[in-house]
Amino acid sequence: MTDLTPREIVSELDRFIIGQNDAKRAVAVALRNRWRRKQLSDDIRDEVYPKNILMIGPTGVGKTEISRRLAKLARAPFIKVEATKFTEVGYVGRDVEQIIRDLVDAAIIQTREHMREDVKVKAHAAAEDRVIEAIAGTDAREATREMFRKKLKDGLLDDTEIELELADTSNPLGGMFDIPGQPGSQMGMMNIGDLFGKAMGGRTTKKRMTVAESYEVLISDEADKLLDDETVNAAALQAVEQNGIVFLDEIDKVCARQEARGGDVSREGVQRDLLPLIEGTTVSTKHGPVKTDHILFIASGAFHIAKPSDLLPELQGRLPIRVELRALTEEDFVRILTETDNALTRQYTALMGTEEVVVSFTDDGISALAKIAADVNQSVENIGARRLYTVMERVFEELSFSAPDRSGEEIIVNASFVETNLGELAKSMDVSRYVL
Ligand SMILES: Nc1ncnc2c1ncn2[C@@H]1O[C@H](COP(=O)(O)OP(=O)(O)OP(=O)(O)O)[C@@H](O)[C@H]1O
Repeated sequence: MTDLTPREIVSELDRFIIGQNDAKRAVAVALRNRWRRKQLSDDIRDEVYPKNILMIGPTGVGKTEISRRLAKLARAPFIKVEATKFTEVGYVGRDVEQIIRDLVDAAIIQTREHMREDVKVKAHAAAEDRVIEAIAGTDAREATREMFRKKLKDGLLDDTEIELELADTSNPLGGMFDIPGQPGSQMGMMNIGDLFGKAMGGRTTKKRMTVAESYEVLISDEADKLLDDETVNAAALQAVEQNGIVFLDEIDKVCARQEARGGDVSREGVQRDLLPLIEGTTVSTKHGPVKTDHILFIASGAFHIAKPSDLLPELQGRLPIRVELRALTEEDFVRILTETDNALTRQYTALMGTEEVVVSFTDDGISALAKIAADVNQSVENIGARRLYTVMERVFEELSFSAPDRSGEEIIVNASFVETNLGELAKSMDVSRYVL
């Protein structure tokens, strides 16, 4: 839970997403409303339901990214699912409650991570003791232990090899129950790991490694000891009920209008199935029942053919906040390449930096990349900012391959570099259809 104000939330989102202010404001308010709800007295708190959001906009313009970043900011359990997944052959009437079960699974992993962070200091101390024990032996005198502790802190023992006894988490069945393409959890099968977890309970395994390597391993081993499954699961269920966010993509594809004949029934069926989840119901999961009343749903779709008004009226009512996201322009691409914290230009510079190749971008290089991405989007298919990934990958293809032989070099990505590496390709629509 975060106590950031809507303005602060938007400015955090601004670090990663260019434009799309309406959508940012809507999700910021939704998050703030959760905080507001928490401040209320018990009797009124349960009456306040989240106002779910419908994001309307073409592919690749930031719908998922905004929602995912919001969840990260709020440390909220998050899951993205495609509504159409529930209409595939063989999946008609598929259990939409699985969405909540998958959300719980994601929340358990996330909660464990967060709690691990919280117990890290304790775990760190315990890990130190174990390393000293491994070096000095269990019956070492206090003075000896202190001497090693000091050496350890000074990093003098980093290369010393030790043998450690660790909890064995490997699956003794070697994945023989895995069914390709159909993870157990989705089939509602019992998790094999859980089934045999108890049997594996006390198993340990011996491993040799250096002190430096052992630290990370030991800290996570110790942290796990401090966190029992029940505590983690209870906290995760609570997080799902109070803070969970479900991102329902392609909601427009389950409207009757989308398909003239056949299919309609099952498509509308999906909407009917989804309704109770959004209205609030209790889903049973293997970790306990989950009330969905306060989970935030963000539905999204391009709505090129079907319109929001083609959704079931009840569903429309449950998605009262509508925001439109606009298609991205060449200027947006320039900003995405330069202004965001995770900009691709920064990523490629960092990656090449590991090979001692110094990459820098000039303004005309950035403009050329943005222009090509916008042109290909227009001539082939508009896939939004995703086009930047394919364009960048192609521009860097040669350098990515040869970088280890070029350490010490400086590469300036200017217009002519971009032109040399993909100018010809981008000019041919047939070719760019396949490679960009
Ligand atoms: N406005 C934006 N600013 C910065 N990056 C963006 C923006 N829009 C999209 N991106 C980047 O493009 C990629 C795809 O965006 P995203 O997943 O949000 O698409 P989407 O709108 O949810 O589309 P779809 O409905 O097809 O999933 C992401 O990696 C994201 O970082």
